[in-house]
Amino acid sequence: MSDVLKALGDILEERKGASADSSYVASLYHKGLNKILEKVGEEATETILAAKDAERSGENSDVIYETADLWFHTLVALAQLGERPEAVINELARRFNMSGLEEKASRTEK
Ligand SMILES: N=c1c2ncn([C@@H]3O[C@H](COP(=O)(O)OP(=O)(O)OP(=O)(O)O)[C@@H](O)[C@H]3O)c2ncn1[C@@H]1O[C@H](COP(=O)(O)O)[C@@H](O)[C@H]1O
Repeated sequence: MSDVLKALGDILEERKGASADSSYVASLYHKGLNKILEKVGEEATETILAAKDAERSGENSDVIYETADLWFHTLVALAQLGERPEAVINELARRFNMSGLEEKASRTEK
């Protein structure tokens, strides 16, 4: 899973040198952080609406699609601030390790 995020992080870095009309990510960088954060807000709203629809219909494909859009735009925002996806993975790993669950899981495996 994190291989995909790492590869995406590399592409997000590469796009920093690209012209605005050459790619969607490059166009967002050129528009600036406020525009990127506006997209994060839009995608968060779309994710919430899709989750409520999923609850009603029992069909989750749209909420998964919208969540991917949300994650993607948060990663573009972090890239604009000079951070890579690995920073978030590392923070989640730190919390997981702190909870002691990792230790319990490895004891169960033995
Ligand atoms: N994962 C994504 C990704 N997810 C969503 N999107 C784009 O995010 C936008 C979602 O916004 P909306 O639904 O509001 O659609 P929109 O109307 O086109 O957007 P606006 O005009 O309102 O800004 C769409 O244009 C999607 O294509 C993405 N664009 C790119 N990527 C990844 O980023 C990489 C680099 O992309 P480029 O910079 O386009 O080469 C790609 O290889 C992909 O891996």
